[in-house]
Amino acid sequence: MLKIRTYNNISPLGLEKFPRDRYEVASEIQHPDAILLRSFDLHGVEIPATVKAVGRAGAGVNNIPVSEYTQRGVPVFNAPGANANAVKELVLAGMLLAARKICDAWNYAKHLEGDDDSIHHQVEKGKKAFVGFELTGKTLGVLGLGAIGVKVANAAIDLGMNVIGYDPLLTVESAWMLSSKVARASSVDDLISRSDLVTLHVPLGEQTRHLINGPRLGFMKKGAVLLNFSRSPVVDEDAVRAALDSGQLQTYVCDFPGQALLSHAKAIVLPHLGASTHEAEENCAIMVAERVRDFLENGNIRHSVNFPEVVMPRSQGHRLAIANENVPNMVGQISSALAEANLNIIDLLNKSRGDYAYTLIDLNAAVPAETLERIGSIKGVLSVRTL
Ligand SMILES: NC(=O)C1=CN([C@@H]2O[C@H](COP(=O)(O)OP(=O)(O)OC[C@H]3O[C@@H](n4cnc5c(N)ncnc54)[C@H](O)[C@@H]3O)[C@@H](O)[C@H]2O)C=CC1
Ligand SMILES: O=C(O)C(=O)COP(=O)(O)O
Repeated sequence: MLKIRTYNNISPLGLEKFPRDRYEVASEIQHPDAILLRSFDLHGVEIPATVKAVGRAGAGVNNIPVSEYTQRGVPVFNAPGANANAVKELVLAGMLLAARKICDAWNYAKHLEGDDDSIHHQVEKGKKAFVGFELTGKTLGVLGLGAIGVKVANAAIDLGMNVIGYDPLLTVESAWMLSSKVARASSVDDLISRSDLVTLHVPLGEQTRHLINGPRLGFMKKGAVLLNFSRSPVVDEDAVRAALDSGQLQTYVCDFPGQALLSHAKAIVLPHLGASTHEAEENCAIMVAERVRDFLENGNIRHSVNFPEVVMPRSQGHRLAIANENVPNMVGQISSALAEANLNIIDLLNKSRGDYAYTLIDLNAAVPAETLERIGSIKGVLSVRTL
């Protein structure tokens, strides 16, 4: 039996991908083969040596100590793009909430008192406090043109907005999906200084922490709107608060509640709802469960954030899966160990990604325990499994 430990609520449609005659899936398993989670913070959590894979049913992996797991030869999988439409729709809602002052107006209407005639009178007088602006014709700056950023940019074009984007690491795949009407900004500063609304769609990492800071908020147009559906530390929240107080920013819309801005009158703070649609929860759970299962059963790696894409069709042979450091002579040493055990290689695939590599080898016979041990003890081998 293979064991999957879940953290967070994972859609049953994803969990169904693990047949119960071969898998045990639960939140209380002691020595799991794999972990499935959403936003649960795994930093500081000791995971047992039995864990061979971690699956994030979502996009961001900043809640997972990825480099620690990489050094143990444990791939971390995510579900690229599977919740992008859900986030896009909430970003569009966020732009409209800010542009039309909907939260304040709704709150005002909810607290009206008196009979209908009186309410009508109050509304016609009071509504001037909620005059907003239209999105059509305004400039939206999209920082980060990945799965979500591309969808937001294209949808904004459809709303008649001018859209500019910046992504120094834009992939060919994203470039193909992006509307040709989206203009290219030359830098973060260029983008934010030209935009009426700025929306952030970058992952949280050392390069993007406080990407939007005090000086940059100063470059923004006065009265601009900032939307953060990325992660809270991508902005310096104290600087955002100061920019709201001074009127430099009209509104800050974000998906991550925190003390600094939770109750600020000009902040619209949502409880991390970007991916909370039935569709996105199902898409993410199904995608990541399929990837984790394929890895556990066949050693194939797709959609990992720390190891290369390695997919080799199953032959009749006995499969060996090895994660190793990307240093010279790894495959040489592994094949020598196999040759000494008189094993014949039917098929082999080795790929690297940065400092790490992964190798699948199909052999004509089962690998003896001592050969496995020998391969496992080669300097630079991080993990080895027979499948
Ligand atoms: N609010 C929510 O519920 C959700 C939030 N997210 C957040 O959104 C982030 C992005 O998600 P996806 O678009 O699916 O990821 P993605 O990986 O498809 O796109 C991220 C893009 O950011 C770009 N990028 C990286 N560093 C950059 C920089 N310094 N400047 C500009 N661009 C940069 C990358 O090149 C990539 O194109 C996630 O990492 C997560 O933090 C994702 C899903 C749901
Ligand atoms: O996919 C992401 O990065 C998200 O932020 C969604 O988080 P969640 O799965 O809703 O806890």
